[in-house]
Amino acid sequence: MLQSFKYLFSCNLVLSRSLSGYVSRMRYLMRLKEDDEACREALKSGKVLLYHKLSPLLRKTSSGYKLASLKTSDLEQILEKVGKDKHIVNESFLLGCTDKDEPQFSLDVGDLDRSALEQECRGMFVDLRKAFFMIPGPESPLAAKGQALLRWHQTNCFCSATGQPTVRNQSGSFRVCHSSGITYYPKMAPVVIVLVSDGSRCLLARQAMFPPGMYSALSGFCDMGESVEEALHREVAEEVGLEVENLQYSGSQHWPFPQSSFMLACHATVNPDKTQVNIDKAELEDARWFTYEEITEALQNLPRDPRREPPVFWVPPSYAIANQLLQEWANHQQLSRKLHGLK
Ligand SMILES: NC(=O)c1ccc[n+]([C@@H]2O[C@H](COP(=O)([O-])OP(=O)(O)OC[C@H]3O[C@@H](n4cnc5c(N)ncnc54)[C@H](O)[C@@H]3O)[C@@H](O)[C@H]2O)c1
Ligand SMILES: [Mg+2]
Repeated sequence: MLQSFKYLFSCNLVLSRSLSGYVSRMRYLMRLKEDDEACREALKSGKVLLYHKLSPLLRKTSSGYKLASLKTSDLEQILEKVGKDKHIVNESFLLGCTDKDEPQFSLDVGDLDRSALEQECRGMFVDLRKAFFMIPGPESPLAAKGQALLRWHQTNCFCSATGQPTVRNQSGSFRVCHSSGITYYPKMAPVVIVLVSDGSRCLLARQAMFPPGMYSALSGFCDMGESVEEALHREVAEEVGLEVENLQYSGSQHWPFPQSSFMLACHATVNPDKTQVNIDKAELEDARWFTYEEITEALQNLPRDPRREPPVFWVPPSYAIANQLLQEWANHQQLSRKLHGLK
């Protein structure tokens, strides 16, 4: 009894310590967003993710590629070496804070010579879609956020009401037009994504613009005034001519493409007697039902090296929520196969 009480007590201590660490980090970030001076000060001791025309800088390590995170002081030296004023570091945007309380920022240096920078930084700038297949999963949301924030600032330099320049705050959490008084905050467009199953197979589709062989779950932007459920029913009807039922929420994620989407992911089923797809060829190049075996193989054979030929059929990387939907579906299939005595 005493033993279990001691165990519970120590668990609670660990929990309260980690909770208070999280809370103080969030409060610190909140202050940096609002207080320009504090944010400038934090940048001095922070880390910066560098982008070149929105491609993040990666470094090769003994365990594979990683997102490069440069100390502000090191970055200032690198900038001087490539002939740029070190003060452009102050144009960085606040991204977050590591669990060691180091503030993190992003900066795009697309106007500087790419190969000179790569040499000085001992890394390479990689297209973000490719980087998602190369960097460790936990680094992907940060790489995505860094790019999304940079892109939003690059495309929101003018007020849509007055045409006058907008001015950022130090952290980059908003831009303001001093002429109209309008404050602009970074935006995401809501998108539904759904993995449709007929009980034993799941439906994946590809757009002509996807890389060859890649298939993903059905997705689409929400229309103004629509609920998630309405958008989901409409998108599946429009794209493949099917009516879905049994919607089950799976999760959400920020997706940096094309201009920051907020992905809301669900599972859904169709009547196994009504699986004939009728593809909207304006939207999709192909849509097909895939078996459990095809999906598990694709999940195990994700392309890792962009220079290598991808498999004939492959699915989005582990960071993409489409991948999460496929993993969940495969796990569910595996369980029901076990229950039915199948392999
Ligand atoms: N993270 C993931 O796992 C994952 C998987 C699939 C798709 N996605 C993302 O979902 C997004 C939407 O999917 P989709 O292409 O099938 O959408 P979609 O089926 O709605 O078709 C795209 C078209 O919708 C129109 N549109 C309407 N509102 C728009 C808006 N706010 N921004 C841009 N276009 C808009 C445009 O004409 C565009 O060509 C894509 O950008 C894609 O990157 C993410
Ligand atoms: Mg679509």
